[in-house]
Amino acid sequence: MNAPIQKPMTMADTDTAYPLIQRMRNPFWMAPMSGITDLCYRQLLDEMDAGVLISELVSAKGLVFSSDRTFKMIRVHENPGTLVGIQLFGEDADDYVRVAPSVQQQGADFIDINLGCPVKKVVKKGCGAALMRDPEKLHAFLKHIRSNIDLPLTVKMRTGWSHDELTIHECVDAAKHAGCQWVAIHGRTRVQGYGGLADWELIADVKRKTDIPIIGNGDIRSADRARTLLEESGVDAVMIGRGALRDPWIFKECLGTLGETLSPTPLELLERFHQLLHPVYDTRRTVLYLRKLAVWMAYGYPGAAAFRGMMFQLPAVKEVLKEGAVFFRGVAGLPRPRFDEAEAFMMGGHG
Ligand SMILES: Cc1cc2nc3c(=O)[nH]c(=O)nc-3n(C[C@H](O)[C@H](O)[C@H](O)COP(=O)(O)O)c2cc1C
Repeated sequence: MNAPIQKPMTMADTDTAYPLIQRMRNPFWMAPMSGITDLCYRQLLDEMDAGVLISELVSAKGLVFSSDRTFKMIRVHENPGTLVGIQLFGEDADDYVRVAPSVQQQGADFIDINLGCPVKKVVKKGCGAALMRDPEKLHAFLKHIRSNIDLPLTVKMRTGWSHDELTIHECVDAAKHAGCQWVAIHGRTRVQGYGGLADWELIADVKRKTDIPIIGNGDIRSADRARTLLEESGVDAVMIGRGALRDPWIFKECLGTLGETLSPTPLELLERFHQLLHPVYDTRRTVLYLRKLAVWMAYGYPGAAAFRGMMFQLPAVKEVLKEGAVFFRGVAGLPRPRFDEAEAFMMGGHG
């Protein structure tokens, strides 16, 4: 890659070169999650003060072929309180260029490219984490997209293909010189999948060696850990995925705005989620998404396993809300469940 020789950047240069990050609401972001961070969940998390919101991964090819289902995935809710990005994946740079105007028309603030997906079906086509194996090719790929779209471009990647192929420094450089606005790093390799722990030392090292904004991600399960990692690693923001599913209050707690009791309550959150889902999905999907949220929020409370078993038998919204009310009223006085970062929970995903 022909990186231009540069003089060291001052703080003012950095602000001019990376204006998008200046517009984040706060540095505690929701991570993109397929099947989860859809239009409705993003709005819910917007109301829970997540710093930046990113869609689940969406196929650029699917958008080119105008699949109705894929198009629905790029909708943006009205009057978002912060930046909303649409995450795309695909091996053909021209597909991104073709679909960028549609993404922009929906009201997205940026396009994020998934360079972290470890799933076989995705990497086999040369997308996701496979793009990290050749930083020069990655640079050309990103540069082509960057030069041909109007929306700001960001990327989310892993630390490399494997421990023997830790290409993160080169890939961050490629993203920087291609004109990306930030790089989010899930601190694991593709080969690692979701095993072991995210390497925050490496994320901190990347941050020290570059001036492009770096977002750290991996294994954050508590507000304390989020704040500590933000400070100690020096990253510009942290991204929380699985931890926020069981604890949607984590963003407010990170910001110091959560009081002694959970506000909104789990039941209020469930009801609000229903309000958001109802106009968007059919009953089957609405019930599915509601049950998932109920079960995540119940995790760690006594009786959660039985509640989960029961929830997945319930066919109707009314019953899900009614049983949710019974469960969450029953545990309302109990201490909030806490989780540690090594605990296995949802050990698979697209990034
Ligand atoms: C169910 C699931 C779906 C995911 N889908 C995506 C996705 O669509 N795009 C992406 O970049 N990362 C995806 N990821 C990865 C997360 O964004 C995040 O990088 C990873 O879960 C590590 O962060 P965490 O420990 O805070 O969950 C997914 C993860 C899970 C568990």
